[in-house]
Amino acid sequence: MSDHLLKQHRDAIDAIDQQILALINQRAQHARTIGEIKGSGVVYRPEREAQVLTRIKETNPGPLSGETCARLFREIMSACLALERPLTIAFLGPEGTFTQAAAIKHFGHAASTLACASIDEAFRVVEARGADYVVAPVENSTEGAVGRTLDLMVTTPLQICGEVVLRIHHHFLRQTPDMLGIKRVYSHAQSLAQCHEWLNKHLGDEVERISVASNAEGARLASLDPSSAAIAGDSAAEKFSLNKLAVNIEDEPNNTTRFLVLGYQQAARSGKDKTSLVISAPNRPGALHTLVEPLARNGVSMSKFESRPSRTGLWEYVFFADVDGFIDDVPLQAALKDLQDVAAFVKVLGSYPQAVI
Ligand SMILES: O=C(O)C(=O)C[C@]1(C(=O)O)C=C[C@@H](O)C=C1
Repeated sequence: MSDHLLKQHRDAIDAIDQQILALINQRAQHARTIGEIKGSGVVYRPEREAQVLTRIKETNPGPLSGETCARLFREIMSACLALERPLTIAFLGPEGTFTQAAAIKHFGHAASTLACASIDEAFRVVEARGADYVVAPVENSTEGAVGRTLDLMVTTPLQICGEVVLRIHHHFLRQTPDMLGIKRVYSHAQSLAQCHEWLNKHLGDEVERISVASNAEGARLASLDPSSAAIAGDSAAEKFSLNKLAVNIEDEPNNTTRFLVLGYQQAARSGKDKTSLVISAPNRPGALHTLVEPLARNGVSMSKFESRPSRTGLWEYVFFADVDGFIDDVPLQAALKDLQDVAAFVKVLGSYPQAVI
């Protein structure tokens, strides 16, 4: 390529960058003014963010993909929101967990993340207003529900105001760049389970599989000991400077985890919303049918139904349902009214925009 042609394109890029810079700052100025209008009210508006990202994806002319553009705008909005008021997001630590990656995917890099020792602790911090929102894993496509998050949602005063769906890629990590002399492999129990076929194929029986509190903790332990390895994701690999001896070792190629965002906030309608409920019925034959029937009769479609032993002892089981639509939709209101007549307990956990990116 001629130097002349290269320079022409670079000059064009320089000029465009200056325009982008000016426009981003104009946008930020509007966000700052919106922040002043909101005053001391909540600044984070999940429904508006979902609408912005959806519009970007739908109107993107390319050649960049819609997903890529949405991620760029995710960061622009994150920076604009931080001008209004910076947010703090509690998550199950330590640094480098998939939950932290989900928090950053949802709120962008301008939000601060606060590592907590347990999911309980992350909820508690937000309940006590020590952080603005909590991001907690709720289900994995391979391993199923995260029981602790479900249990906490029954009693928390927080509401679900968003969801994040994250593709989970596990890597086999080690201090040394080879597979020799491995005595143990550390990871979270769910990650060990999600990679068990790969582990069976590539490691002998003598290699101990040790479950620890998080993948990031496993990576930290492996970084301290040359005879250990870990299974964890990209951010933990980077944080603890480990070699990736094998990448994407999860047995299920579409391994995804869904996370919920909770805070003292009811999201407004975005146009593409979900509502989560927890319901319970007295323990008698046909009880389950009693709970599902009002939803079906009122034409409310359900995307998830999950049972969980009740921890209060009042009922045998509680059921978690995700349904399409926003809380004040007429069919959903009718279904809830009917449910209240037959269920022993109904709690609306929140209406929130469906994940966009
Ligand atoms: O529209 C708003 O309410 C804004 O504060 C602006 C903005 C944005 O940057 O577009 C920023 C933060 C909100 O969460 C939603 C959108």
